[in-house]
Amino acid sequence: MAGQDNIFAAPIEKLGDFTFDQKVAEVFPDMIQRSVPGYSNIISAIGMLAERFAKPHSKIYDLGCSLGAATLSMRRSIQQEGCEIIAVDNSAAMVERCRLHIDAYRSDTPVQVIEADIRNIDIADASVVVLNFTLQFLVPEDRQMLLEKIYAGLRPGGILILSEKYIFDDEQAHELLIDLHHDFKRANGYSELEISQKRSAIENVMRPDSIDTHKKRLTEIGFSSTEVWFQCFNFGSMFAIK
Ligand SMILES: Nc1ncnc2c1ncn2[C@@H]1O[C@H](C[S@+](CC[C@H]([NH3+])C(=O)[O-])CC(=O)[O-])[C@@H](O)[C@H]1O
Ligand SMILES: O=C(O)C(=O)Cc1ccccc1
Repeated sequence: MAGQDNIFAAPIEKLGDFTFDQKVAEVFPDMIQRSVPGYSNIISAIGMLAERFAKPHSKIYDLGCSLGAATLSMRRSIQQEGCEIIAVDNSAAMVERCRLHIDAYRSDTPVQVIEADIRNIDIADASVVVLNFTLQFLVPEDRQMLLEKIYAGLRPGGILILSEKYIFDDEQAHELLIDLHHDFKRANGYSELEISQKRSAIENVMRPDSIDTHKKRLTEIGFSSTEVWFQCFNFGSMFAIK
């Protein structure tokens, strides 16, 4: 059963790097909902965008799918026939639970859940690609290459949906948006200790870019229309159309 996230509630003596292990997978819906401002809105809007952009007999990719929230939202919304959703995550615990979530509902759109590193999979004939809070976990050097592979695998007119935590060049703005995010977490029941231990645990594994860095990289790769369609504090989502 999915539970409440209290992973960082007690003091942890040797705080290691954050990983997507079984303990995290078990509480993930609660953790992401209470930690990422706008998460549910983004999940719904991914469904709306997929409904518009999914083309008949094309592939739809959900990269870093965790428990498949974006996949389920897209599968519910897609009207086109012959689409296939390919959901990929390299955490065995996430993939195992993702398959249970997907199998709990039936639909005409098939879903393949693959346990793999998104840097090693083929992407081809795609009309929609989703990176919902995943790119930020790749080492910065690998981000460009993954986005190039996505661009090459998209059909013309296809869409990439890229949600991320952001950093901001203006120091005052940056600090304020981080503080507001911490207020959001406090309002959702996280203690100061939970907030600070989680912050230390993700410090080395999650290195956000600025909105400007994202836009420049996407434009340089060749995407034509790149825009932020949602932002709440230091979290947001962009689309990039080929
Ligand atoms: N190289 C990689 N290859 C495959 N998977 C990876 C890799 N690196 C990280 N992951 C996976 O990316 C996911 C990131 S969570 C995505 C939420 C989801 N999209 C959602 O819409 O609920 C975001 C967060 O927790 O902030 C985890 O499941 C990792 O195992
Ligand atoms: O919790 C945080 O502070 C975050 O930045 C978001 C997050 C959510 C889930 C896993 C890792 C990071």
